[in-house]
Amino acid sequence: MPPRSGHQRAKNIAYEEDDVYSDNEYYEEDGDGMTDEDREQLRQGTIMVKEALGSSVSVSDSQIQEALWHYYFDVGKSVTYLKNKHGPAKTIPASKPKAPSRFDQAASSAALLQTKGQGEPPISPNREPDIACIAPSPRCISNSNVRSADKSATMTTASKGCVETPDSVFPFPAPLDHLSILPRDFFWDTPWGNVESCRLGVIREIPVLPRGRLLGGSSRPSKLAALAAARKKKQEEANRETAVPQPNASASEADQAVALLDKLNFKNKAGNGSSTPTPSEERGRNERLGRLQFLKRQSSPEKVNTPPEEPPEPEEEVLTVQVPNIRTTPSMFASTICGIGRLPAAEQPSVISSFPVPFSGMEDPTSRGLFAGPSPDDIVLRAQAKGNKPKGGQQKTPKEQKLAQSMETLAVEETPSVKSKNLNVAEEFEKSGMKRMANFVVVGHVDHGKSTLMGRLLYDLKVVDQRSIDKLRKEAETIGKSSFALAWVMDQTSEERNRGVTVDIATNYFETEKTRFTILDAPGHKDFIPNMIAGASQADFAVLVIDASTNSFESGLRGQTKEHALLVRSLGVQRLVVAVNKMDTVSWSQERFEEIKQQMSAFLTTANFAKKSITFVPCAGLTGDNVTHKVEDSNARWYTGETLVEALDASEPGKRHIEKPFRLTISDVFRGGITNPISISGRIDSGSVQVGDPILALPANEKAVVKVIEVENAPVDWAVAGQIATLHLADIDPVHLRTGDIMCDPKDPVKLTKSFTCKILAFEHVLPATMDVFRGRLQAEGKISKLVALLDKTSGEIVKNKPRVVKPGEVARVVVDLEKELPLEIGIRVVFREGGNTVAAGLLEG
Ligand SMILES: Nc1nc2c(ncn2[C@@H]2O[C@H](COP(=O)(O)OP(=O)(O)OP(=O)(O)O)[C@@H](O)[C@H]2O)c(=O)[nH]1
Repeated sequence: MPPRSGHQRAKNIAYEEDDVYSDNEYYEEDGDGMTDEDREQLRQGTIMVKEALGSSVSVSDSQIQEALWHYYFDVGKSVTYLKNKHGPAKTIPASKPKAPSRFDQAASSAALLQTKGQGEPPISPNREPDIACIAPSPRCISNSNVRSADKSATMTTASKGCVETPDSVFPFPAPLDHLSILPRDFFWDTPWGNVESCRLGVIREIPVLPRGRLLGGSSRPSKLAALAAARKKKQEEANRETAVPQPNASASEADQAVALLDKLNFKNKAGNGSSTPTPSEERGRNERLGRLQFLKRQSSPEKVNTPPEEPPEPEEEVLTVQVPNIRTTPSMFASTICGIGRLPAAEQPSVISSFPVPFSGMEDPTSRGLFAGPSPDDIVLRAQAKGNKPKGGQQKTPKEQKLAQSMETLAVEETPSVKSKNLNVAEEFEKSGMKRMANFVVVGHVDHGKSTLMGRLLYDLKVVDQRSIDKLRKEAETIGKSSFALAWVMDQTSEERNRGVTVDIATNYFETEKTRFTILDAPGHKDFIPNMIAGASQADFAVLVIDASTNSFESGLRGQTKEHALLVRSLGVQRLVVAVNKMDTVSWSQERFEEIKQQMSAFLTTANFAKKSITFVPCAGLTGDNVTHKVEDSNARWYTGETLVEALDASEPGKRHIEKPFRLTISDVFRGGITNPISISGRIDSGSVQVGDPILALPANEKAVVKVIEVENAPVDWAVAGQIATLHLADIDPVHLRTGDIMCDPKDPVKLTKSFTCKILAFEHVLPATMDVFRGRLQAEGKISKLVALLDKTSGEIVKNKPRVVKPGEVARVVVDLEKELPLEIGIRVVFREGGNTVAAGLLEG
C-alpha cells in the first residue's frame, strides 16, 4: 500500500449530524429577496412602530418598512430613526443645562468615588437614573426594558428612558460606548449589588494590549490618562514634601518601591496611607534599601534626569527593580543563542529584572557569593575547549572553524546513473495483455458507511485476511468502537481511528476476473472536502454511498451527498454507482430503497449524470449483504439485481491517453526509504513513464530522473496513463516538489499560466470575487475577475454577455486570475471554493 498523504488536515472535527447547510435556502426567497418570515416580521414591526410613534410623527408604511428593513426589524432603532427624521423639531429650553460630556461624567464619578471612598450605597431600585442617555442606542433601550415590567411597551419605555439632546439627533443609532450609565446603575437590582460599603472594591481595567502608538492610534495620551497623570504628579509632589530628603533623583522611586514593599508585607497595618515614615519604618526602609538597589534602567541611564516627554500612563506603571548582577557568566549554549560574549561576570552588563513581587524578605544571594565563580558546567566546557585547541599553531576563528566543519561533513552524494531501457511503453502495454484497470473514488456524507463498505469488500474478496480483521476488531473493542473494525481496514491513522472519521484519501487495491481496481476512499466530513477533491480527480468513476436509515439519507442530502455528487461530476466523472447502504437498519425495505432511488435519480440527472450511467445497489457493509454475495435476508427477496462488486465490474474505465505527453499530478511527496530519499505518488493523467526517464517538476521547473517505479506496491519498468504510480526520484531537491505540482515530459512541458478562461457550473451565486482554486491536490488563491457570458447548458451557446451574477445551476464563461503562475492546461478541471463552500466547478478553456 502506498504511503498515505502527509498532508492530512487535522482540524477540529467535532461535528453534529445536522451541522450542515441547506441548499434550499436560496429557493425560499421570492423575487423581492424576502422570505415569508421576513414579510411577517415586517408586518408586525410596522404595527409596533406605528403604535410607538403615535400621532406625533406622520410617516408612511413604506417609510416605516424601509427603516425596519434597514435596521433588521429592530423596532426601537426604527422608531428612534423615524422620530429624528420625521418628528417635530425639538426646542431646547434655554435654562436646561448642557448634558455633561462623557469625559466630565467619568471624571466626576471618579472624583466622587475618591472623595466618598468606595462605600457609596448602591442605587436604590426606586431611584430613576440620574444620568440620561445621551443618544438612543440599543443598550439604552434594553436598560429601560429592564426597568419596565411591561415588555410589550418596549418602545414607550425606551423613549422615556432617553433624554434626547441636540447632540443626540443621529440618523443612526449611536455606538454602544455612548451609553453613559455607570456599571453600578446597570446592576442596581442584582442581589449581590447590596454589599456593605466597606466590602466594596474597585476593579481596575488593565488593557490587554499596549496603547496604539507607533503601530496605530494616537500617540497623545487620552484626557483621562492626562488627568490621572496630573493627579499622580500632584500626589508625588505632596509625597516628596513629606518624605525624608534623599540624596539622588532615584530616591523618590525608591520610596515608592519601599512603600510598595511595605504594603505587600502588610507592615503598614494602620493603613492610614500616610507617606511619612515613622523612625522604625525609616530604619527598616534603609536596611532594605541597602539590600536592593532601586535604580533606573541602565539601558537608558540618561533618561533618569530627563523629564518624560509625555505624562506617564497610570496603567503602564510597573515596578522596575534592578538587582545587582547575581548571575554567573552565560553558558556556551546561551552565548551562542543570545550572541553574548563570554565576558567575566564583572564585565557582563547589569541584569535588569522586573519583579511583580519584590523579594523583600529574601537574603541577597550575592552576599554569600554563591554565584561568584564559574558554574560546574562552565568549568567542564572550558576544559573541553582547552583540550580542543590546536597545539602551537594559530587558533582558528569561529567562522573558520564552522567552515572547516561544514567542509568535513560535506559528502558528495554519488547518484547512480539511472539507465533507461528505452522501451516503447505503448507497445509493451499492448503486449502485456494487462487486465483493464479502474480507479474509483468512494464518496458520500460523513458516517454513511464508506470505509466499512470498502473494508467488507476487501475482507470478502480475501484481500484482507481473517487474522488482520480479528486484530482490528480487538483493537476497536478496546477503545469502544467495535463497529468500526471493518472501517479500520481503510482508516489507518490513529487520528482517524480515534475519531471514527476518515481524514484523507486511503488507497487500496483488489481485482476481479475482469478488472484491477484501485479504491480511493474519500473523507465524508465537510472539513476535508479538499482531500475528497484530490481523490475524485484521480478517479475513473465514483461510488456514492448513501445511508438508508431513517433521517440519515435526508440529512445527507442537505449535507455532502449532493455536494460530493456535484463535485465528482464537475471533475469529469461520468459513471456513478449509488450504494444504498445500511439496508439492515430498515429491514431491507423495498419502499425505502425506491424512495431513495427516486429522489436521487431526479437530482443526479439534473446534475448532468446520464440515466444509463447510474446504477443503484442496495447493500449493508456491516453484514456484507449484497456486497460480494447476494443478500440472504428474507425481507430482501424483492431485489434480484447485481451485487456491488458486479456493478463495479460493469463500469467501463475511462479512456487512457497513453499516446499523449507524460503528465502526473503529485498527490503525495514522501521519503520512500534509505535508498529512495525522495519519492512521489499520483495518478498518471496522460502518457507513460519508464525507469531512467528525465521528468520536469512544475512550477519549480526542476528536472529529476525516475529511479524506480512502483505500481500497486510492486516495482515495474513502466507505467501508463490511468495508473496510480509511485516514482522514486534522483537528481532533485525535495524542496522543488509539493503535492499538487505537475510532473511532465521536459520536451513537452505544461505552460505556466497566471490567468485563464474557464467554463463553470455554478453551485452558488458567483460574482467576481477572490476564491480558492483547486486542481487535484493543488490549491491556489485566485480571483474570478470577469463574468464573460452566460452559456446554454446543453449547446454551450452564449445566452447573455457580461452577466452581473451567475446563479446556482447556471453555466458561464469566466476569467480567472491567479496569485502566482501555475501549470495549467486546456481541458483540466478546477473547483472554486469560498469560505469552506464549493461555489463552482469548471473546465479550463484557454
Ligand atoms: N447497521 C449498519 N451500520 C453500518 C453499516 N455500514 C457502516 N455502519 C456503521 O456506520 C458507522 C460509520 O461507518 P464508516 O464506515 O466509518 O463511515 P464513513 O462513511 O466511512 O465515515 P467517514 O469516512 O468518516 O465519512 C460505523 O459505526 C459503522 O459500523 C451497515 O451496513 N449497517
